[in-house]
Amino acid sequence: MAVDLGASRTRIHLKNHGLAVDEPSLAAVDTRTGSLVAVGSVAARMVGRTPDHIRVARPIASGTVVDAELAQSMLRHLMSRRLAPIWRLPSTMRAIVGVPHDSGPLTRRAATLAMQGLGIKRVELVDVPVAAAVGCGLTVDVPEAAMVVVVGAATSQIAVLSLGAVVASTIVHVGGDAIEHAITEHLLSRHGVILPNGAVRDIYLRLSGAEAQPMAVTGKDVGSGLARNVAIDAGGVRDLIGTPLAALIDGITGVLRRSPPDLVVDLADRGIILTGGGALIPGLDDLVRSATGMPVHVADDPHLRVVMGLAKLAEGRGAARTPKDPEPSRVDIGEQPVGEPDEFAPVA
Ligand SMILES: Nc1ncnc2c1ncn2[C@@H]1O[C@H](COP(=O)(O)OP(=O)(O)OP(=O)(O)O)[C@@H](O)[C@H]1O
Repeated sequence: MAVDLGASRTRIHLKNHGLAVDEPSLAAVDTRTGSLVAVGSVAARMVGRTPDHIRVARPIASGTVVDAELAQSMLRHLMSRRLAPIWRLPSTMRAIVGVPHDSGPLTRRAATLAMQGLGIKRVELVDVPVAAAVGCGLTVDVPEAAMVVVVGAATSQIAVLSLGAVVASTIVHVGGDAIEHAITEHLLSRHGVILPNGAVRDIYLRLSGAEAQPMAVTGKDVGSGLARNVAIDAGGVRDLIGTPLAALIDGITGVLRRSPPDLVVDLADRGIILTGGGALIPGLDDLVRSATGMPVHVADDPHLRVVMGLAKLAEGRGAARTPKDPEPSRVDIGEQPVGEPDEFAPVA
């Protein structure tokens, strides 16, 4: 089992089954009873539409499990919803989970415990940039540079790799969410309109092509409280996202500055790969190209590269080493007993 626990989405790939789960990392909880009401896409539809006693929470932030109990319940329900026929995991099931490159022992333990809660005995942790590079088909276990920028929802992980390990890296707290926030703020301050949840994603999807026409978006007028249309165009969106993306560009140039000259010369030829859902932010590849002067490639289906890389590693089709671990990064939970998954009530 390969698991990408993202702030925005949770993705699980099962050997012989393919991508089994690709759902928002959300759990709706009834605050009066503490019970889980919904998870994943069902919980996402509730955002902004809940009564006071229902809270939609994100148990994962910046690739880190921040609420282990809720994360376990969410994973259990996502798995049961999508995998009912094979839910009783074999006791030999192994999970390989992506964690941020700089993660400390608490983050690593939390990811491990979330898997243990599903009844999985053996959990291996792999740095997200390494998984992304493997998922992009890069040959990472050779003495040549590869550079990946994994643009997630809350964070972006930037790394130069060689010999299967991270040589220089950083994490910046800018991702797709910061871009959505910039657009939302602009529409509020300039046009006095509050957008409904999810509307920003539609805006940049529809404005991403070079030929994109201006579009009308519908939000709530803060003055009248009524629905109102405002027009927005691609040029306006590109101008708005320049500021939050500056931190990402600084992160990329900083990592290049700290990389050895031989690797930087390799990269001038091999280029930089953008992955993660945020790699699709309109104009991001051009910005990186002009800031670095290097070739920049956006991976195909960039949001899936990490989980697909983890899946390849799980099947032994890649190498994942960190400078700290001469062996592939691994946390083995050892001899703790593996129980059957708990029984649970179905959710919405
Ligand atoms: N077509 C698109 N255009 C622009 N941005 C997109 C597009 N599709 C997804 N995104 C952005 O990608 C982000 C989600 O990417 P991804 O699924 O890789 O994140 P994640 O792994 O859940 O997050 P994190 O790495 O921060 O834990 C969202 O913020 C979303 O706005």
